[in-house]
Amino acid sequence: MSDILQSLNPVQKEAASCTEGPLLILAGAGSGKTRVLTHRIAYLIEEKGVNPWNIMAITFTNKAAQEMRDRVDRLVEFGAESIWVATFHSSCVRILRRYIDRLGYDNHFTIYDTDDQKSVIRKAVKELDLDPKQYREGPLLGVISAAKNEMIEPQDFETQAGGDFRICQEAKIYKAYQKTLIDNNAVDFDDLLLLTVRLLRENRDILEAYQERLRYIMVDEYQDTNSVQFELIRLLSGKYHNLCVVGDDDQSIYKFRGADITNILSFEETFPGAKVVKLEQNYRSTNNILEAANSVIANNAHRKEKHLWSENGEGKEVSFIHYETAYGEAEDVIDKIQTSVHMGKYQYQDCAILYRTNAQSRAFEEKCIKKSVPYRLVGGVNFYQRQEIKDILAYLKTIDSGRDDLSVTRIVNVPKRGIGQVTLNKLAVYASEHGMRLFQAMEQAEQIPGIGKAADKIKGFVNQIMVFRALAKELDAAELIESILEQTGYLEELEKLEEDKAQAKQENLDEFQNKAADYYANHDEAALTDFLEEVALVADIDNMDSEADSLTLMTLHSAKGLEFPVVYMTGMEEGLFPSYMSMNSGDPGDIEEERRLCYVGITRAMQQLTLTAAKQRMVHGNIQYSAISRFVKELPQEKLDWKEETFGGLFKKGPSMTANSLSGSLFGGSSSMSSGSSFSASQGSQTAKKTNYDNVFDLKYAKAFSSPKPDSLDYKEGDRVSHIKFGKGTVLAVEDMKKDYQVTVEFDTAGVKKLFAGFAKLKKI
Ligand SMILES: Nc1ncnc2c1ncn2[C@@H]1O[C@H](COP(=O)(O)OP(=O)(O)OP(=O)(O)O)[C@@H](O)[C@H]1O
Ligand SMILES: [Mg+2]
Repeated sequence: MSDILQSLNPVQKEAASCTEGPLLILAGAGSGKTRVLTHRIAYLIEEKGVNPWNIMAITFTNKAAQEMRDRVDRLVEFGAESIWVATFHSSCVRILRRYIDRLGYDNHFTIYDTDDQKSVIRKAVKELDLDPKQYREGPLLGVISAAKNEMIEPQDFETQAGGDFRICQEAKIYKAYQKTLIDNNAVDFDDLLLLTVRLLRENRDILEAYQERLRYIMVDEYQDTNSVQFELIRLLSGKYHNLCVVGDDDQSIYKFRGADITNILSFEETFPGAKVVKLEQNYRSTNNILEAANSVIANNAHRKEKHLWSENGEGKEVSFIHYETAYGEAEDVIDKIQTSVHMGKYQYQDCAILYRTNAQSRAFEEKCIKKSVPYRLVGGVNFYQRQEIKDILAYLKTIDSGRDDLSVTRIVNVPKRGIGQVTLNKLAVYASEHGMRLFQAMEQAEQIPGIGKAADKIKGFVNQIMVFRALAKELDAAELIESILEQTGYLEELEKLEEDKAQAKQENLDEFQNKAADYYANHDEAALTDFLEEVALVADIDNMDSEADSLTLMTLHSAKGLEFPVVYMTGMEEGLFPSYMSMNSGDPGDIEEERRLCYVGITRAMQQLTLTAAKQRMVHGNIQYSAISRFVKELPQEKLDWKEETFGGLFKKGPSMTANSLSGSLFGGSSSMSSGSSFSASQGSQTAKKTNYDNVFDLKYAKAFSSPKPDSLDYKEGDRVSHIKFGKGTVLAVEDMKKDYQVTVEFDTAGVKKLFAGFAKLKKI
C-alpha cells in the first residue's frame, strides 16, 4: 500500500483507498474521519493519478475549509490549489456567478444580509396592508428560510396552505419578498443553495459539465446537511457516483437549522450499492473519557449502535465538581487551570472551557482578566463588547454622569427616537461652541437655533434620562437595568428580532443583570458609579493577544471537530444543559439533540475531562437552584471522581454516597421540585436553611434579595400572567407562606415553575 496511507490504521486505509462508488464513513468522534478525508484526497492524486481539478471537498465552516486545504497542501506535492475545497455556500456562489443568468438574474447579483432581508419583509408587510405587530420580521424570515431549506417555492407554499388564513398570508409575504429580491437582482443565503439546485435541475448542460468535472466528491460533517444541501450533492455526484461522506450521527447538533439526521441514516438506501465503513478506534481520548461518552450517548434511542475504544490507556478519572455557586465555579475552574500551567503540566492553549450558552462566558472572562489568565473567546464577541451590553452600559453611564458623549450618541436613537443626523450635528456644534458636553446641549435644545421640531424629541430623551437618574437613587443597578429595558422599549425592539438572536441577547442582558445583582450583594451601600467602575475594570480586554498561548472559551456548538488535552464542561445543570426549551418542548427528540451536544463536548477531551455544576446561579437577578444535569447522572458513576464544594473547601464524595442514594436531593427526584422545575427564591435564607446550603454566598444573596411580601396579589388561580423571562402563563396555585406568596405558574413555553411573588413581579394580563 502506498506511503501516503502509511499513517492510517487498516480500516482507515480501506476507507481512504476505496475511491470508486458511494462510500459512507460512519464513525464516532476522534476516530480519524477528517484525517481519512484529507489522506483520501492525497491518495487520489498521488496514487490514482486523478487530476486535482476533478476533486471536490465540502465542509461546513470557512475555518474547516481552510484547515482542510492546509492539510492537503502538506500531503500533496503539486496541484492542491486546483482542488475545489469550499463550504456549501461558497460553492454555490461560485456556480451562480457563472450561470445565474439562466434563471433570469444578472450575473452581478447581490447577496442580502439579515438587515437587508428584514427591510424587504417590512416593505412586503406594509404593501399587503398587514399588521406589522402580528407579522414580525424575525419569525417571518424563519418561516421563509425553513421553506427554502425544504425547497418549497412561494407558489408551492401557497398550495400547501390549504386555506389556513395565517399560512395564506405568509405565502403572500413570501411571494412579495421573493419578488423584491428578484427585482433587485438580489439573493439571500438560502437562495444560494436553492437556486443552484434549480439551475442544475433545469439545465442539463450545466449539470453535466459539473458532474464531469467534480468526479470525486467528499463531504465532512455530513450529519449536519439539510435537504437542499443533500439534493445538491446528489445532483453533482449523479454521474460518477464517487461520493464519500463522513459523519457521526451522534454528533448531529444543527436540527434547529434544518439539518436532517435521516440524510446520514438512510445513505445506504439513497445510494444503492454504497459501501459503509465504520471506524471504532479512537485516537484522541483516554478510555475513561470514551467510556463517559459511550455511556451518555447510549441513552439516545434513535442511533446507529457503535462503540468507541482506544489504545490510549485508562487515563485520569473523569471528574465532576458540584459547586455552591456559579461564582465559585468560575473562580475555581480558572484557578485549577492556572495552577496546572504554573506547575508546568499544561499550557493555556491545551485547555478549553465549554458551556451551553454564550452568556455563560461572562463569569469566566472576568476571572481570567482578574487573574491575568490569557484567554480567547471562540465564535463569539467578548461579553462586554456585545452590542446589547454596550447599549445598556451607555445608558448607565449617561444616567450616572452624562459626560460621555460617545455613550450619549450611542443611545440617543436606541431604540429609534427619530432624532436625525443633522440635528445631532447641530447639537454637537452648539456644545463645542459653548464648551458643553453633548447631553448638556440637549438639555437646552429649544434654545438652539435651527433645531425646530426636533427639540421635542430631544426633550423626550432628556426627560427619560432624568427619570432614570431619580430612579437610580432608589433602585440597585439590576433593577435600574430592568426599568431601562422596559421603559425605553428596548425589550420590545428585541422581540422583533429572529427568535435565536433575540434569545441570545436576552440571555446576555440577564447575565448582565446577574452581574449587577451580584455586585450589589457583595458591596454594602454600592452606588451606580462604583458598579460602573468595577465593570470598566473587568471589561478591559485591550491587552488581549490572540496569538499568545491562551485558554479557549467557547460554546459546545462551536467546539465541533476540535480537540484539547484538558476540557472543562461547565454549567451541567437541568434547565441550562439540557436547556429549558428542550425539556419543555414536548418533543423527546429535543433532549436527544442536547445529549448529542453533550457527547460532542465530552469527546473534545484528550486527557482530562472535568464536568462542573453550581447549586445556585443567578438567573435574571434571581437566585436559582438547579438540580444536576441528567447527563452527569448518565456517566459511569462508579468511575466518576465526584467532589462537593461545601463551606471552605472541596470534599471528595465518600464511598457510601452513591449517586443513587443522593438522587433525591441532587437530582431533584424526590423533593417538591419536579425534575426540571426551578426555584426562584426571594427568601434566600429560608430556602438556604431548608436545603441546607449554609454557605457564605447564600447569606449574602439572602440579604440582597429579601424583598417584602406584597400586601395582596392582583392575580389568582386560573389568571393569565406574564413574567419578564418566562413569558406568558397560567397561574396554577397561590400559596400564602409566612414571608411571601409562592405562586405556581404553568408557562406556555417555559413549563411549570414555582416563584415567590415578591420577587417574580408577575403581571396580570
Ligand atoms: N491512524 C492514526 N494514527 C495516529 N493518529 C490518528 C490516527 N487517526 C486519527 N488520528 C488523530 O486522532 C485525532 C482525531 O482525528 P480526527 O480529527 O480526524 O477525528 P474525527 O473523526 O474527524 O473527529 P470528530 O468527529 O471530532 O470530527 C487527530 O489528532 C488525528 O490526527
Ligand atoms: Mg472531524
